[in-house]
Amino acid sequence: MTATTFAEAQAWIVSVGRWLDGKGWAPATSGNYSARLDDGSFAVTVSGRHKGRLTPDDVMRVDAAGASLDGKKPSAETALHLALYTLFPECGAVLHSHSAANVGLSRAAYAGSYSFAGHEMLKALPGNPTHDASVAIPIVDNSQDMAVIEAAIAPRLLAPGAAPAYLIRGHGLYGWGKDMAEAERVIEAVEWMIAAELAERSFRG
Ligand SMILES: CSC[C@@H](O)[C@@H](O)C(=O)COP(=O)(O)O
Ligand SMILES: [Zn+2]
Repeated sequence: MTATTFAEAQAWIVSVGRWLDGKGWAPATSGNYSARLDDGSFAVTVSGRHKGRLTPDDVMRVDAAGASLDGKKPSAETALHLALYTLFPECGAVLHSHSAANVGLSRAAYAGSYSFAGHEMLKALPGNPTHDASVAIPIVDNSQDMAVIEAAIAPRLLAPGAAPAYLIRGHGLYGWGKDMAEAERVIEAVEWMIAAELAERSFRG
């Protein structure tokens, strides 16, 4: 875990929103981002803001139960972020992207997971030293009840060798890391492998 101050987290989150929006992975007001703070609370994006146009005021603090510490309204998906911090004490940052490609993959006819095999990009995932591997990203059904999503995904994330990412069907991708840089790398690597698999399918016809 890399603890951080609220001011540092505000700066990181504003910057990550611009980066993800620039990639086309945060359309409309989609996506949400968070970081674990050194006082045991969490920085998270305010609900409903355009993530490519965040200012530091659009990043707020919640306690470990998700209660607002500054009167602002936290992301509707705050509970999913907090579940990851609880499951993984070393987790320092969580990101959520809404790319067309990740939504398309999760809506296609894949069952409970999608496996990436043989990609050099697998080495961007923590603890993965080789392309010669197959990494399954779990897919869970969407719900407006975060407790339902959390209950479906938590046991799968605790499986040995599980990747620090999962897809919510028709919705988006969650990825996390020990700090914001690692979380960015996970999201970028998974989004890139989805795009590469799509490109491969179009070449093969
Ligand atoms: C049309 S925006 C998608 C939202 O419903 C949600 O999935 C999302 O990612 C952003 O919600 P937010 O409450 O701003 O964190
Ligand atoms: Zn979302």
